[in-house]
Amino acid sequence: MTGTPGAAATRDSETPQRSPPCSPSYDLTGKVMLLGDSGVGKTCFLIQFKDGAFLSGTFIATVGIDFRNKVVTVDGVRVKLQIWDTAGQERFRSVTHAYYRDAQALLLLYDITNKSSFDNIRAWLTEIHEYAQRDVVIMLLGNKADVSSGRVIRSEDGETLAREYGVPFMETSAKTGMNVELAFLAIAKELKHRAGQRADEPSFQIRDYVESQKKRPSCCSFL
Ligand SMILES: Nc1nc2c(ncn2[C@@H]2O[C@H](COP(=O)(O)OP(=O)(O)OP(=O)(O)O)[C@@H](O)[C@H]2O)c(=O)[nH]1
Repeated sequence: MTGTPGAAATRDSETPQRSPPCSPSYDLTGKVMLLGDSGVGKTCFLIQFKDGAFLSGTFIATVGIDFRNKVVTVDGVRVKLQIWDTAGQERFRSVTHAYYRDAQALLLLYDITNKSSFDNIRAWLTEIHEYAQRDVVIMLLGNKADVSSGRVIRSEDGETLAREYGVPFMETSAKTGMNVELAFLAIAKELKHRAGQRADEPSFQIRDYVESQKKRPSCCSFL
């Protein structure tokens, strides 16, 4: 984490060259938050990314907020992502609002089998605009895309909403891992780009990148 509220992702360029034992094993850091209604799969999404595992069984709602770190390498740059898993329940909202301000990226999840979690995305975006930095990176994710029967939100509906707000979109599955790593890699690439782009590098457009890389559910992206 950058540690400075409101700061952009930072490159650790100040680290003295002559103290290798203390040099960090990453080049820049960024704070990412997982947001969305309770039960959409935020904790499972984080665990799938961090450990490559899926927690099935009894649903235990997150209380308050928790975080995990993971370093990913994009284009030879090591990006330490500090990922904050927030509680989706309404009663924890005032706690999580306090963490929005120094986040560089927000992954906003809904559950493709739960209409109200999709309908609430607009309210989440209103909160984000109220509490987060103006240039925060936002990505909309329709989770549980592995579920073939019980889908109530079409992929096209997610795409339309994302287009309206000008944010990248993909469907994901914390269960199978579909597009989980891609979501974080796209964020890491964007943060790397913002931290300092070399003059010889082509500009990076996160929406184009996501569109070119994302996998679609192997079965039914229809109702
Ligand atoms: N089929 C399927 N089930 C999932 C997926 N992701 C999460 N689940 C299930 O959905 C339930 C809720 O998952 P959580 O990750 O705890 O949800 P959450 O968004 O963290 O919930 P809060 O902590 O209350 O905000 C659990 O029973 C999970 O096993 C997924 O991609 N596919």
